[in-house]
Amino acid sequence: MGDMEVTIKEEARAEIKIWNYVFGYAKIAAVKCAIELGIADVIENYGSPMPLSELASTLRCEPSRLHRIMRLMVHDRIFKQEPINQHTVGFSSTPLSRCLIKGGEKSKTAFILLMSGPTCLAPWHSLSARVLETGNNISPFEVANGKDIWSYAEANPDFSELFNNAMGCKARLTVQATIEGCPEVFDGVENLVDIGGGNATALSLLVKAFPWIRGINFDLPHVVAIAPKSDSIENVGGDMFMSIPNADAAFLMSVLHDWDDEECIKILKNVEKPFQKIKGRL
Ligand SMILES: C[S@@+](CC[C@H](N)C(=O)[O-])C[C@H]1O[C@@H](n2cnc3c(N)ncnc32)[C@H](O)[C@@H]1O
Repeated sequence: MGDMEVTIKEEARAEIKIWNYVFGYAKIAAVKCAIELGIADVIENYGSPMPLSELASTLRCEPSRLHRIMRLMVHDRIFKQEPINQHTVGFSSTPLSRCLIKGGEKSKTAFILLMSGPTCLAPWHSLSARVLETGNNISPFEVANGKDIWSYAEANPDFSELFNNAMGCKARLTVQATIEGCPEVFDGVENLVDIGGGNATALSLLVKAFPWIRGINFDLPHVVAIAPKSDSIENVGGDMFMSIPNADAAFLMSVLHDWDDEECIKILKNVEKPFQKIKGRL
């Protein structure tokens, strides 16, 4: 291939890519719309390819508008289009659309709604200002929303619930992999504290897989106040920078990345304190 041909191909690729940037938000907007309308739930429950007319009447949507959204999602392989008869096609589920079913095993709806909602999107709008700034350590979230994320969650219960559910989506995936990949780390552990355990999704899976464990779900008071209650898990509210409940082992998932090095050292020293007495495992 000559230099000229390479340049033409690169320019064509650049042209395609730039339009993806221009309209990149449309895909996430369609997915958000699908979650809010419950499109994946309705199609999954229908059990066979669902015609547009039925989908529109079940969702009480204007069919031509719904059709435009569905076309985008079929193009993105979120839903499949399959023949029902010679004249009609219908929409079917895929593994991807099952991630958009509310409350499903593989559901990622809470995470998508969290990240595509105005509170989490706002900081991204001032990314360039953040890059230009020097000497200001206030997080972009706080600049955009007026409070750090944990205080914001405390003051906004709906955001807090969505955040905890979003973390649950991720925890279901990663904790299952931990249970399957390294069950031996839980041998002999009678009580386990999950530091920053949110709504206790991780602990619920762990105590189910290793029923000899008693769990302590430790998080900020407003978080544990609404965490589900269970016989094998105690919810304890507190501040990990002050002290952490005693246990033979501590579980810390997706927590340290939120803090700078000095703060992480403080948390880990607080984890270490009760362990010095009982030779624990982190
Ligand atoms: C990113 S989430 C991770 C949740 C959970 N570990 C998971 O991976 O799904 C961080 C958690 O740390 C909690 N957290 C923040 N500051 C805390 C503090 N000072 N003491 C205890 N928990 C705190 C938050 O409320 C939140 O539930």
